[in-house]
Amino acid sequence: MASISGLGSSSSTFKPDKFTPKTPLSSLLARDSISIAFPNRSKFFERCCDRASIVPAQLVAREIPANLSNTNDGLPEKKKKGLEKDPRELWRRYLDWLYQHKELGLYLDVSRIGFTDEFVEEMEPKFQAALRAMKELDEGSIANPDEGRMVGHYWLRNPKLSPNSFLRLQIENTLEALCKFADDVVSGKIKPPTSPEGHFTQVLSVGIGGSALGPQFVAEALAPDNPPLKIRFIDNTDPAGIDHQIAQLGPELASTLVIVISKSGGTPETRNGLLEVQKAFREAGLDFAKQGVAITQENSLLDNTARIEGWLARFPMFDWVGGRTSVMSAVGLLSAALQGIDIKEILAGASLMDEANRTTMVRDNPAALLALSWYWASGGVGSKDMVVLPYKDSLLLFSRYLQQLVMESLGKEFDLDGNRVNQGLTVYGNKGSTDQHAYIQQLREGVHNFFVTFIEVLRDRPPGHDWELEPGVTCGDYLFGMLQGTRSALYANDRESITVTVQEVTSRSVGALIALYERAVGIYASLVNINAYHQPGVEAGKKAAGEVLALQKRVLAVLNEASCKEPIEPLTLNEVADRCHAPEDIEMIYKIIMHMAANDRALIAEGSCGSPRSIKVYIGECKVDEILFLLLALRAISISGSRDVWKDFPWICQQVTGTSSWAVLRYWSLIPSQPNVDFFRIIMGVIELNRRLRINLGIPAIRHCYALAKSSGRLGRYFLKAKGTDHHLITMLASSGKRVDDVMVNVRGNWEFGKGEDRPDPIPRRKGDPGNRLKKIFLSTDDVVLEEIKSALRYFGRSNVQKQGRAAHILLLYEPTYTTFSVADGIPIPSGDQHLSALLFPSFKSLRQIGLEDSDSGEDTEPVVEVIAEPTREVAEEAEEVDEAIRLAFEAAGLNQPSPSTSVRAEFSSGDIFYEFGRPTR
Ligand SMILES: O=P(O)(O)OC[C@H]1O[C@](O)(CO)[C@@H](O)[C@@H]1O
Repeated sequence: MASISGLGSSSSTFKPDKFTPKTPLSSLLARDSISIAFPNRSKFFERCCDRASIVPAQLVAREIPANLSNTNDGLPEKKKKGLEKDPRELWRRYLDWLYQHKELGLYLDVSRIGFTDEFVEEMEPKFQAALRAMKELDEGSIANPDEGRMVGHYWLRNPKLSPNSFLRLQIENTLEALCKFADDVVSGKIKPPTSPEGHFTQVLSVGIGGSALGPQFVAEALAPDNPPLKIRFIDNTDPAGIDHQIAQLGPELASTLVIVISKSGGTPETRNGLLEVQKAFREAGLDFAKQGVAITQENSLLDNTARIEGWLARFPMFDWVGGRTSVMSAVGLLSAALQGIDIKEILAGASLMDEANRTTMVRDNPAALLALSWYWASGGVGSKDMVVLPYKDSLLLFSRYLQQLVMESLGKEFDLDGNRVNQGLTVYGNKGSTDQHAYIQQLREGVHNFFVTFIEVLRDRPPGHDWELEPGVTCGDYLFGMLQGTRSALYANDRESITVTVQEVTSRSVGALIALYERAVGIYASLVNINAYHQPGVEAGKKAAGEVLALQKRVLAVLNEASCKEPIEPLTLNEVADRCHAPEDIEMIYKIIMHMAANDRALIAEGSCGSPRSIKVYIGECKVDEILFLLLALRAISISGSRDVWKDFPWICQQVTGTSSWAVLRYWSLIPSQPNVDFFRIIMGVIELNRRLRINLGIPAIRHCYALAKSSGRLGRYFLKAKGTDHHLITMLASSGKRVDDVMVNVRGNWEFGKGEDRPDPIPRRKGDPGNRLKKIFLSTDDVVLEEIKSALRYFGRSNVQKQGRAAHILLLYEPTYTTFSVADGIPIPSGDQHLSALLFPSFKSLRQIGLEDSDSGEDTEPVVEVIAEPTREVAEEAEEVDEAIRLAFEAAGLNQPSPSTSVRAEFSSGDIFYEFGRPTR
């Protein structure tokens, strides 16, 4: 057994080279000095096999349910033989197929996968094609055709392989910059802002999927017991989970570096995590920007936010690195470096493994061997699941990491030729030996729908720390015994397995493991002819989630309207569904209502939850004043553009929306250029849309129709008065020195004209309806909609208010929703998922269903007022700043059109706006 003991070291006395596949095993055995007497069946084998399991594999196969049996696994019947059980032959097979990477000290044993020589031979051409495809990918081909992208995660660990020097420099410079940043943080050169003497002590990493799993795995596997900075993760939009992480940080929030990771920069869960963390910072009186780090694609929403808000640092994610293979970019490396993990060793391990995976001899190529095993075990159609069992606590998250890497890459509906193939490979697992007390029972004896991957770590403890807890046996020996025992016992019962063995869990071996599986996934994807680098299915789920939220807004609008009647009109679920024009969505509406009712959302559901038909719902709180307040706040922003107001604005919106986020109509980006009637037209249009369509676009809880009218006096005054209260507001329209028409907001519904001394005389009676201009019937394709948005944007920046109004109205049709903004230095920054189409399509269904008729010719319609103001120098300077903010907001939204300009902005002060309310106090 001398050769076996040598397995534990990289300078192994075991010489697998001798057993290369090129040499016939029989002749090797004949001349090799190893001479071990094999009984026909080893004692150990006997022990593992109960009587039932000794039956030939063919018989076992008959017991497998038809849909899981080998006859369904995509392999022709002739290729199947039972698993080798003769110990001598098995040993030969082991030696024959064992792969060793000497420098890495990594072994791959696929002998317990039952592929035959004929199978390997038949697969050879496919493998050669797959390996060629991988070579082309390495050289910069568009390996992700759907997205027209290169796939370059392999260049990250060997930048010299990048297809051009620009990419090489990008990689090298980023690595250098992140190393320097991490060094400066760890050494205390970069300090937490509130503690000039102190150090950052914690990292809070916000991200999801590939923007979380890699950093999590690396931290769990490699972080020292006392890292320079400890790490926590927010990887979901679960409020309780987020609260828990923030609570655990406690006062250490002040010394927490928050790393926000999102390749796209617009993933909702990550956006929510960021907003929640920013709120915690505000509440603690901390300045988030000074502790925030963004890792994202250049010019993404997150990138622009971080840039404009002046976050502490920003690192790029590259277009050609996918989320699930991004762990060796700044995504995984920055947090690793901050924890004191040797990131250069991770890269070195991966690079060495990549090199091995480039060989065109399948037997010598570990990734190809894995792909071969997967193909055989799952029939090339995913008929068996991959159970990953690392026998080492620190590798616990490897199975979770692989789950995304493998399933998001291989789980595809169509192949590259457009055939429906529904490919995939299911991955699950936890860790051994813990799982022996959970699900190994089923693996051994139950449904045979899996193969296992054991991850074995030879070194139990650092040298000099081990001890024998019973004579001749250490704790680690037990772990070893459990692994080997399980492997044998499963095999004896015809359960196939792969074993990957590493010496120790080190940066190098972790890098190698990741690289091994990344490449195996790529090769396997080529074998089954699918694109491993896109994820169209996930997008569908995201879109569906957006539709649920859009439906929730409509439900709220309907309930709000009914609940503001006197007396309140509680609605049954059927009534809510009918009024939402969504009878087919009644179950979803029920769930929405139950969720809101359970969360103190002012929504009261009477009846029994278990009996949905009995439920009647209403909203217990009206928000009339808030709407009014919002209108005024928005107007204040639009016409003053003053820094003070920017600062107040989030606060105001927070009050208005009743949510913790800062909300404002997206049209805000138009508003500074439309300080007058058109601004109100926008607001009115939104309200009108809500009223007509019974949806809730933009301003939560709107339930009244406001109409816009104008008077012809010299001074314009706005009158708004809530029925049953004495409040009424008067604001002034700026006098431009030229012609200023009186403008008035005429309020219908529960509102009436203000009466009293301040009322201008005469109050116009004619009412314009901003909704009249909404005459588009929605068309059916996304492209058409986006074209319309573009054409609307062409009207921006025109000094002719009417044209701006036209733009506003076109946009109203397509993007009638609000977004979140944060404010830095008086500049509002969009901080949500702002992509036009993402915002648009949740509402699309309902708008299209209903359509909007042309009511342009309505007699009541007033022509738009034209206000041309000559800006003072001060205003002009301010206007430039605001213009820049708007331009950036547009850029962030991915709109390359000219942004609106402030050139026609009139002067106005926020003091005027809050004439009656007084300034809000925080
Ligand atoms: O890094 P992002 O763009 O926030 O995406 C996070 C994750 O979401 C996905 O796109 C799937 O939804 C993953 O591929 C990705 O890892």
